[in-house]
Amino acid sequence: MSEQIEVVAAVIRRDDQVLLAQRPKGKHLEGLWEFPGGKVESTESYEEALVRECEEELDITLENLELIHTVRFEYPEKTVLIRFFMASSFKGEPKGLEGQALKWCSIDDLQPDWFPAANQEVIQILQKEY
Ligand SMILES: Nc1nc2c([nH]c(=O)n2[C@H]2C[C@H](O)[C@@H](COP(=O)(O)OP(=O)(O)OP(=O)(O)O)O2)c(=O)[nH]1
Ligand SMILES: [Mg+2]
Repeated sequence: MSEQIEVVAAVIRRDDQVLLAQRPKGKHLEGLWEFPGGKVESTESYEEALVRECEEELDITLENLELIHTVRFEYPEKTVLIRFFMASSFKGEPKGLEGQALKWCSIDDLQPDWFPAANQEVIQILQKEY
């Protein structure tokens, strides 16, 4: 069995839109759109990891994090355990600091096939409940 990686991802909200980032070339799941985030380091809480990742990747500081969904998914390459948090406010203006494309999209317009397989449940939850 492959190792399980702990991941945190942020559904960053501004009015009725959420922020998506495109996974860079050469990375796992390249070209697909994701909720920004990354791997949790052993010394930090989930919230701390997510704030750090969004400072590193987007140059913003998240506020008001609320856990909305957890999923475990086995990709052929690796197994991920992803915790998705709703971030209902943030400081700063998002920039793709790692060269990744960004886009704002309303929740109703999110297309499931833009996202990795592990994101399918959270997309459904967002479209039903938010
Ligand atoms: N951030 C994020 N990762 C996701 C989502 N859906 C999904 O399957 N993943 C997977 C892709 C990766 O295998 C893993 C997250 O790792 P990552 O590549 O973002 O990690 P990281 O930012 O720490 O980057 P690195 O150190 O590997 O360069 O979770 C999602 O919505 N957001
Ligand atoms: Mg990342």
